[in-house]
This record gives sequence, structure tokens and C-alpha cells, in this order.
Amino acid sequence: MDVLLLHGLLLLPLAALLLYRCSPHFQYLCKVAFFNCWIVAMATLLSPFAAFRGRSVDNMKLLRAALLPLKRFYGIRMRVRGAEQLQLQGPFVIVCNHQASLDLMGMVEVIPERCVPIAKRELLYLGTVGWACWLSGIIFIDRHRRDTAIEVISHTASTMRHENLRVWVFPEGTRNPGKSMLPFKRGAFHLAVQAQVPIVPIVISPYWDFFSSKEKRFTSGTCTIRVLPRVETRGLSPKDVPELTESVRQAMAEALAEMSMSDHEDQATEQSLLGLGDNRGRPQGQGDTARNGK
Ligand SMILES: CCCCCCCCCCCCCCCC(=O)SCCNC(=O)CCNC(=O)[C@H](O)C(C)(C)COP(=O)(O)OP(=O)(O)OC[C@H]1O[C@@H](n2cnc3c(N)ncnc32)[C@H](O)[C@@H]1OP(=O)(O)O
Ligand SMILES: CCCCCCCC/C=C\CCCCCCCC(=O)OC[C@@H](O)COP(=O)(O)O
Repeated sequence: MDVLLLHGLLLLPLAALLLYRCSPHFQYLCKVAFFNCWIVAMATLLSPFAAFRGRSVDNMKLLRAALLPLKRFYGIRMRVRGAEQLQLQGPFVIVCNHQASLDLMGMVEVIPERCVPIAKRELLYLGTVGWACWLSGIIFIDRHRRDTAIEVISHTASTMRHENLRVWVFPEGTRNPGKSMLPFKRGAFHLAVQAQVPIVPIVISPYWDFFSSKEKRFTSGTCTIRVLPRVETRGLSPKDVPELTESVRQAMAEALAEMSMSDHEDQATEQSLLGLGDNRGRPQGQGDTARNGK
């Protein structure tokens, strides 16, 4: 009986490995589980060090260092275009499209010094992850209570100016795996206008080629991050916010559409150069990006 049990235990990892190799769904589940486990493990490991410093934006460096290796585990190549647009003195607001939790990998590629994201309050309750986020100075808003969210944003506007803080906002307000961007919430734009600081739009290319939570697909691939020219807000007032929001969204939507096309073309070219004609692990009609291993 014991021998049988031992054999069973030995065969279990082998069976899991086989399943991982053969089933894209199982591979997806493993990769997503690893992503979350990595975040929880890093938060647990690093929070005591961060606590030593106290609540400070400097702890974002720890958080960034902890998340940077993730792309290597997943074989995701990051290409950054226009990084020089982030070489600004003083505070500014970054607005970025939000497809999935994977955006954290793109975020840490380009996040400048002294920059914190605005996040939904619910993240605070994720145990050590919430603790790590709080210690890093992440700004939390309750999306269901507009007045208190607006208060937090107003307070952030004055902190930005006094403490030379940069703020990263996902203006869609929620994850959006769709092909176009959702209408933008206006908080980020009120924030920039109140603080009279520039807005730097960032667009992360679509993940369709290597990731889809709907289809439970997670392979390797290339992701492009494009930093668009900054938009000045000096002299603008709250009445200008709707137009400002629309013009920034328009510029980002155009960049996203362009990137969707060119990423597809790039990957098709790479594929034919590498002689990779098949569509392993994904439906017909979507390019393969298997060049990065895994
Ligand atoms: C060591 C290892 C650790 C590992 C650890 C890893 C984890 C590390 C995670 C970090 C990364 C996190 C990433 C999370 C990502 C998200 O959590 S995304 C979700 C949170 N983000 C957001 O919601 C975006 C910001 N939200 C907003 O800006 C929204 O405008 C607000 C403030 C919540 C209000 O929402 P709303 O009422 O639904 O929307 P909206 O239509 O914009 O506004 C309604 C009205 O209020 C007005 N208004 C809005 N804001 C303002 C304002 N500030 N002032 C005056 N009026 C305003 C609008 O103008 C509008 O009025 P009208 O113009 O129509 O007259
Ligand atoms: C004592 C409780 C212990 C709980 C342990 C929980 C383990 C949690 C596991 C992993 C945490 C990963 C956190 C990744 C955060 C990614 C940021 C993100 O993408 O947030 C989503 C938010 O933008 C929009 O949310 P919705 O699309 O509106 O929804």
C-alpha cells in the first residue's frame, strides 16, 4: 500500500507536467496562479523592509524591483517607445489603458521615480499585498463613493505639488480586455488641472496575441508600451476637463489602434522569418509570438 502511495506521489508531478505541456487551459491557470502567488510572496517578504522605512513613495522601488522579473518567467518581451517623454522635472499625471492585472508588468517597465498609482480601495484588504501597497504610498479610492474619491483626488493634487509626486491613473476605472478603450473617468484630468501639471498618456499594446482571460490562453509574446507626448494643463480650469478628457482619450485610442495593427504585422514578419507557420495554443487568425521560449 505504501509503495503504491509512493508511486502515486511520484507520478503526480509528472502528470501535472504532462498536463501543463498538453493543455493550454491548464497552462493558463498555472501561469495566473503563479502571477498571484509571486505578488503575495513578494509582498510578504518585502513588507517588513518597507515598514522599516515607513509609508513612503520610495518603497515603490521595492515593489518595482519585485515585479520586474515577472516578464522573464512568462517570456514576454517589453518594447518601450517614447520613454524620453517621461524625462520631466516636477510632478505630472500619467494616464494609461487598463487591460488586465498583467498591466503591472508594463507599468514597472516605465514607471518614473516618485510615482504612485491610484488604486481601488478593495486592494487594501488583500492581506500583505494591501499592506505593501499602503506602505508604498499607493493612493486608494472608493469608486462607489464619488464624493470621498473626489476629496482624495483634491488632496492628492496639493500633495503632488508639495512633494513632487507623480501619479499613475487608469482612467478607464476598471480592467477592459476589449478592443477599444472604455469612456474615461474624469478624476485624472481634474487632478492634473487642479495641480496645473502635465498629463503623460501611455498606451500598452493589446495582449490578444499571448493572453486572453476569456479564452484561458497565456503564451509568450511581445508587448509594446508607447509613451505619447505630454499634454499641458497650465491655465486650464475645471470647465475644460470634459474636452481635455476627450482629446487625450482620442490620442490614446488612435495610438492603440495603430499599435494593434503594427504589432500584428511585426509578429507575422518575425514568425515568417523564424519559419513559425503554425498557431500553437490559440485560435485561427491570431499571430504566433512563440519567439521568447516558454
Ligand atoms: C512588493 C510587492 C508588492 C506587490 C503589490 C502589487 C500590487 C500593486 C498594485 C498597484 C497597481 C494598482 C493598479 C490598480 C488599478 C485600479 O485599481 S483601477 C480602479 C481605480 N481607478 C479609477 O477608478 C480611476 C480613477 N477614477 C476616477 O477618476 C473617477 O472619476 C472617480 C473619481 C472615481 C469618480 O467616478 P465616477 O463618478 O464613476 O466617474 P466620472 O464620470 O469620472 O465623474 C462623475 C462626475 O464627477 C466629476 N469629477 C470626477 N472627479 C472629480 C474631481 N477630482 N474633482 C471634481 N469633479 C470630479 C466629473 O467631472 C463628473 O462630473 P461631470 O463632468 O459629469 O459634471
Ligand atoms: C487576508 C486576505 C488574504 C487575501 C490574499 C489574496 C491574494 C491576492 C492575490 C493576488 C493579488 C494580486 C493583486 C494584483 C493587483 C492588480 C491590480 C489590478 O489590476 O487591479 C484591478 C483593478 O485595477 C480594477 O479592478 P476591476 O477590474 O474593476 O475589478
